[in-house]
Amino acid sequence: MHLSESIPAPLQGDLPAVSAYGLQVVRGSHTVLSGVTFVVPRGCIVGLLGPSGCGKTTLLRSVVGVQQATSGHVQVLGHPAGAAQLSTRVGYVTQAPSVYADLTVLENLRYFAAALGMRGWRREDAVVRVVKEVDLTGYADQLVSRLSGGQYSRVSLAVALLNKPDLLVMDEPTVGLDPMVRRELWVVFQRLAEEGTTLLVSSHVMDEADRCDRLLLMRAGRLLASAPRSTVLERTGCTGTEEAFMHLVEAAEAAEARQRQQAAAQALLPDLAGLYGLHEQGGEADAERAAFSTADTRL
Ligand SMILES: Nc1ncnc2c1ncn2[C@@H]1O[C@H](COP(=O)(O)OP(=O)(O)OP(=O)(O)O)[C@@H](O)[C@H]1O
Repeated sequence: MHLSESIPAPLQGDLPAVSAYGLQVVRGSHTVLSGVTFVVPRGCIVGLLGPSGCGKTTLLRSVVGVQQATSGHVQVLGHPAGAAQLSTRVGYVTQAPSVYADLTVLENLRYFAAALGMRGWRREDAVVRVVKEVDLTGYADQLVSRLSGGQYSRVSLAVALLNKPDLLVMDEPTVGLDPMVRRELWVVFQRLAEEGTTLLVSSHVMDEADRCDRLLLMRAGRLLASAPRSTVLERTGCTGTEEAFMHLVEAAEAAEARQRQQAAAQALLPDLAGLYGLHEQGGEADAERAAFSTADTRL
């Protein structure tokens, strides 16, 4: 069972924030993503949820353009993922801390703003704006090493907001934070979405899905669902996202078991055909094999 809405043809001027088609990523000998297809409409919060190791980071890296796809493609705001035109339009908050603990909040922000090419009043305006956006005004002169986990996360978020990105991609931004702090961060995310930013947020905490407009539910490198949260609940007949996820996992496992059984049954046919000397190539042999198979079933 896979819940996926039909992908609408993008209207002129109404391009989705992200559209991925048939994305496959192989790292080493491991197929990390397979057949991943989805659309993220503009201005919504999309939760990418799934267990640890299912491929969330790899998917986000593909959207940001730092992970090369083996096949398929990802378009972001109308451009191929990673295109130069997107460098100021996509913000990425990685899982690993990306700010300097021995600098203050303001020093960090000024440093990253300068690295983005901002100078003078433009840089100061951006720094003041993002400090307000992440509710860190009272902590601007604090060393980052003295901040709490939630405040630390907000500094990383503030860096990603310096360019006023249209799309903000966040990799487990609330991991390791207590429920109260997580709730406060989600207030910031919701405010950003209300102001028009599209948010793609990964998490393995299912209750965070309740705060998202749309869900990408992932398991073992494949999407189980790509739809509005309400549709996921409605189509699975579940009342909560965790229950819906489990329902989809069970349906996927049942489908895989059926496929394995069919494949095992198919694999038997050539052996039986060999046994009866029915290995000739071509339509006649195939027809005979089919007849044999039918006869065998009747027995
Ligand atoms: N460089 C690599 N070479 C081979 N396999 C890799 C590489 N990097 C990651 N993987 C594998 O790809 C799979 C998906 O990793 P990924 O980090 O995308 O998962 P995740 O869902 O983000 O996990 P987590 O929630 O723990 O961060 C994992 O099984 C991981 O071991």
